[in-house]
Amino acid sequence: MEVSVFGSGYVGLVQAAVLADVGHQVICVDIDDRKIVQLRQGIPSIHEPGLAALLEENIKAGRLHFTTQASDAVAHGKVIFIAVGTPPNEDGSADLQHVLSVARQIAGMMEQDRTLVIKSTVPVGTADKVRMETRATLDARDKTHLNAYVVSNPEFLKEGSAVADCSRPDRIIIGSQDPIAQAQMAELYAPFNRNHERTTYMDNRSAELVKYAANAMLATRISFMNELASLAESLGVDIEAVRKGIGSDPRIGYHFIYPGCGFGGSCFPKDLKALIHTAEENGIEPRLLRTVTRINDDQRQLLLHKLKAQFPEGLAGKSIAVWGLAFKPNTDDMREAPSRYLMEALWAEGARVRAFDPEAMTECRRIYGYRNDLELCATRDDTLQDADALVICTEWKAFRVVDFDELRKKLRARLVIDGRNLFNPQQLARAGLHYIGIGLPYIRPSSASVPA
Ligand SMILES: NC(=O)C1=CN([C@@H]2O[C@H](COP(=O)(O)OP(=O)(O)OC[C@H]3O[C@@H](n4cnc5c(N)ncnc54)[C@H](O)[C@@H]3O)[C@@H](O)[C@H]2O)C=CC1
Ligand SMILES: O=C(O)[C@H]1O[C@H](OP(=O)(O)OP(=O)(O)OC[C@H]2O[C@@H](n3ccc(=O)[nH]c3=O)[C@H](O)[C@@H]2O)[C@H](O)[C@@H](O)[C@@H]1O
Repeated sequence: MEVSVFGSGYVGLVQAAVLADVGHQVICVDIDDRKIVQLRQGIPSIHEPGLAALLEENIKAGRLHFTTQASDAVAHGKVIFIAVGTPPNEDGSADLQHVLSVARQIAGMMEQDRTLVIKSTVPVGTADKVRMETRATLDARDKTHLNAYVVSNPEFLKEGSAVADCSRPDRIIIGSQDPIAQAQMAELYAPFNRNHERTTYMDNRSAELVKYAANAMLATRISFMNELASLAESLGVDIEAVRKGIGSDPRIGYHFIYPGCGFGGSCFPKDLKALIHTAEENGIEPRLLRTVTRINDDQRQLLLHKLKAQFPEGLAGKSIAVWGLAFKPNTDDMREAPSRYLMEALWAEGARVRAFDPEAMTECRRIYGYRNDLELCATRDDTLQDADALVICTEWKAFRVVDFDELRKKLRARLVIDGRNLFNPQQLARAGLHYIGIGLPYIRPSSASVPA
């Protein structure tokens, strides 16, 4: 099928590549010329495992094209995805200007019926707005005979496993009550439904709410565990044992119950804000959602508080090693990353940061530029040079195997603060390190391994 995708970010680019890979003819359009020039050469604009190979293969096979010309995309795609950003407005509501402007652009150019598929995360009622705006634009062009069908098809991929998630979706939500659009979507997604039917059809508004409900539920689980971690810590209980204990109940499951230094990324914080705004607008007091957000706001300050508690003299002049800058492993995305809250707070306290991340160094430089209190180190272990303490913000695999004796020798305060509970507290205590996790019992370092 001929498909076009507006927006070649995390969602649009991965969706375009995955659809091309199953045999569709895809044109991806973006307003960012630099991105398009790079993508035409098969160079991904983001770090996602498996994406480079998928781009190369499908560009070579002639199934995947990139352009800045919206008119080419509108002429090509019978089905046109809208996968542009929906960032928060000041009041927390989702900014729909990019979605609506793409919809108007399509209606302003189309010469045949088109199906507009909203992939972006948008509040309930957006499909109705898109339908009204496209109809008005078509009517103003005297194209009253043309139809712009509007489908709500939210995306559930996770960054860091976007290609895998998009290639093998656990569900496909189609919000549309139009039989023509439904049939097109069934044909488009048929290759993803070979083993069993993954598609659920519903109305647009329900599909729009499914997306926010899913993200809010996942965020709630994390805030619940973070609150419980604080309680466990004050009781001297190990939250990791509690996590395993509850996760084994299939009604609870192991996913999304990892306590940590707060959830980040471009979506959970933004989507919670938007859902809170929708609730308020409709006279519903979003008590739970507000609490989920408040717990997360506090959680993002926790690493700093734990660090300050260990240095009663203050953090001014201290050198802190930071492992992990991306908001989660396997991505270079630092939007709302816990590392940013930590580093900015450390700088405000007069501390210096020596940081390393396997993928997000360029992104970190882009955000913070060159500054005296930030050293981006070539390797994980270089960060430890002249450092007082180590703080871990992201659970990259490359951080899991560590020579604890080396850590003790290098870190002046022999202190490791772990925002992801990567290690066994007993092992670090035996190695003579002060190890402070999230909801883990503190075990005094064994005196045998601590130099006099
Ligand atoms: N990042 C993620 O993991 C997920 C994001 N989403 C949702 O998908 C949407 C897009 O998110 P991302 O891909 O992360 O955003 P992004 O910021 O990475 O990409 C958006 C792209 O749209 C382009 N764009 C803006 N206006 C345009 C226009 N008029 N024509 C063509 N291109 C245009 C931008 O240049 C940019 O490349 C958001 O609503 C987000 O909430 C949904 C699921 C997962
Ligand atoms: O709407 C979106 O954009 C996407 O948002 C999330 O995906 P993403 O933000 O890419 O990554 P997650 O794996 O969900 O992690 C989000 C944050 O939660 C944190 N997290 C996750 C899981 C957990 O148990 N504990 C925890 O603290 C992660 O460290 C990270 O900071 C959802 O998982 C996706 O289904 C959704 O499509």
